[in-house]
Amino acid sequence: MKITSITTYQVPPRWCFVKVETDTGVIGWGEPVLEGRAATVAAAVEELSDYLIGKDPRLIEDHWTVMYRSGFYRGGGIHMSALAGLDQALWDIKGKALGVPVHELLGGKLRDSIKVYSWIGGDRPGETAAQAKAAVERGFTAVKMNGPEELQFIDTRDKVEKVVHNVAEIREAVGENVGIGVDFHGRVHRPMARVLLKALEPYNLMFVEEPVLSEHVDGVADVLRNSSTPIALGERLYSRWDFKHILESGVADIIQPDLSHAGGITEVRKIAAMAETYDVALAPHCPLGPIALAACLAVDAVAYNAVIQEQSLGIHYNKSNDLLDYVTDASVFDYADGMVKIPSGPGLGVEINEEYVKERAAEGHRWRNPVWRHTDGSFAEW
Ligand SMILES: O=C(O)[C@@H](O)[C@H](O)[C@H](O)CO
Ligand SMILES: [Mg+2]
Repeated sequence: MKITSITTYQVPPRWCFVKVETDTGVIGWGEPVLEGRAATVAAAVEELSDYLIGKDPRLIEDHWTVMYRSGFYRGGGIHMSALAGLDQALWDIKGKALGVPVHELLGGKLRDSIKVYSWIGGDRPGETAAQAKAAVERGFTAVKMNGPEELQFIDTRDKVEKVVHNVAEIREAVGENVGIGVDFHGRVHRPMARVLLKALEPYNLMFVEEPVLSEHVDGVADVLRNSSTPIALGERLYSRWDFKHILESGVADIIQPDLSHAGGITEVRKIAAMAETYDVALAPHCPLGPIALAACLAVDAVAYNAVIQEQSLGIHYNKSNDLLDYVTDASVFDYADGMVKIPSGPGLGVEINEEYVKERAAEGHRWRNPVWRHTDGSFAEW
């Protein structure tokens, strides 16, 4: 079996798919993307293709190792996202060629389904309590929202009160048993992270995400460890080596590697195993498309510590396209009672609607992160 061609498709809303073809007719799909850098990742996929074309797609561990190590310069979001998408496609090919789901190849599933959460409120909190209620009515048992808007190193109490008020309203609307995740989105610096974590403690959050940027967690390690609120982070970490320090530091209760940013199934499975040895849970990050979600579910299926799955149904940036638009059979993601079933089809289990992918790729996208500013005119983290 040989890889004959590798093609990328940049599709709305802000995604990139890769199709890997073989001489046997078996095709694999992956999702190599870093939001806002889709074209750059596609270029990295093209560079890596020079090595992969002509190779046997089934030798995934060897290809991963060569693609990771042979470049001399390694790691980082662009390289690891390109590698991630290709890795997903290779697993998809192997599963399809053998007629079994990827989780079967990873040792067999240890769960049938996993809890999912719904995004509420978009990036700027508004009527989030009503949205939380609506999500619960649709069957979700957990929701996630963005926390504070732009927040300076030292900021005023009204900003804190606004977040607390918002969370209090949501808790009131959904009751004690619905999980509420609050994503600080790297917008918060050390002094205000302390203040906010303390102020939010009474609301028994499911987790606070990226309380500060991962590179700064050392500065608040004592606060994070002493807060009763679980701490989730990792969407901007790209490899085992990036996660190593976080796990050793003991600040994370839940890690959130992204199957499309952190080297794919091969790497995230290993990251999950590292986390298990620290008694740290896994909640793969996935505001992305159907292939990325399927890759997440393949790892969730076999990772004992997987606790909840992000998914992009209803996510606000996806106005121009939806998770299910690109698959031929939308029932592949079987949602019920706030859970999604682990897909059982061969490979990643999703059938991609290639004609539709081509149609939308012809249109493409130029999705970029918004640029926010503080009232003094300086840049504010989005
Ligand atoms: O947890 C999430 O899904 C968000 O932090 C997104 O990853 C971020 O807005 C970049 O797309
Ligand atoms: Mg996040």
